Amino acid sequence: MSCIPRLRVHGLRSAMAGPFDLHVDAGECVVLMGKSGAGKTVLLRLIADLDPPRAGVVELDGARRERLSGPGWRRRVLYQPAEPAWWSPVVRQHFDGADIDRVRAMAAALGLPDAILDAELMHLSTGERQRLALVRSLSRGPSVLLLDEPTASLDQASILAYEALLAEETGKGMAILWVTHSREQAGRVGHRCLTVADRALQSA
Ligand SMILES: Nc1ncnc2c1ncn2[C@@H]1O[C@H](COP(=O)(O)OP(=O)(O)OP(=O)(O)O)[C@@H](O)[C@H]1O
Repeated sequence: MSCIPRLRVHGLRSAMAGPFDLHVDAGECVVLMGKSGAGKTVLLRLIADLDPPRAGVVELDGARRERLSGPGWRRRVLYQPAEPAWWSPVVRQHFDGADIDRVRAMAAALGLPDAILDAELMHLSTGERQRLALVRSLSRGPSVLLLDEPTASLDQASILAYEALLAEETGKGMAILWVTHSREQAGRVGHRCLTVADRALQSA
C-alpha cells in the first residue's frame, strides 16, 4: 500500500490564516471542529484553491496543486459549501454528463423521491437541497470531498443516511475533510479529529 497521503497540506497560509499542516489518507474521514469564526471555512477554501494562498503546499496523491488548472483541481478536490449554489432552475440541469442511474440510486439512499430530478429548486426545502448537493458532489467522482457543515438542516434519520452514503464512498477510497459542530457526528464519522482555533490548526 502507498504511503503517499491522498491529500497533503503543508505550511498553507493566507494573509490572515494559517499555517495549516495536515494530511488525509485515501478512505479516511478527518473531522474539523472549532468555534464559530475559528477559520474552518477559510481552511477548506484555501485547500480548494478558491482563495489565493500566500504560501504553502497542497498535494493530491503526491502531485502539487499547481500541476492542474483551477477548475481541474476543484473537480478532484471538491468543496461543498454550507450553502451550496444552484445555477439553473430545475434540479436535473445540475447533473449534465452524470451517470443518471447512479444519481437516482444516491438520491434514493438519501430518502429523496425519483421525481425530485424534475423539480424546481425554489420549491424544495433546505434539507432537500442539502441532500441534493451531496448527490451532485458525489456524481462528479471527487478524490477528496471538503464538506462544510453539510447536515446542518437535516433531521436525524436523514443525517444517518447521509453519513452512511459517505461511508460507502470512503470505503471505495474517497477522502473526506468534514467540518461539523456536532461531537456526536464527529464520533460517528471521523477517523481522526482536528481542531481549528484562531485561524490555525491546534496541535493535538
Ligand atoms: N475573505 C476574508 N477576508 C477577511 N476575513 C475573512 C475572510 N473570510 C473569512 N474571514 C474571517 O475569518 C474568520 C474565520 O471565518 P470562517 O468562515 O473560516 O469561520 P468558521 O470556523 O468556518 O466559522 P463557522 O463555524 O461559523 O462557519 C472570521 O472571523 C471571518 O470573518
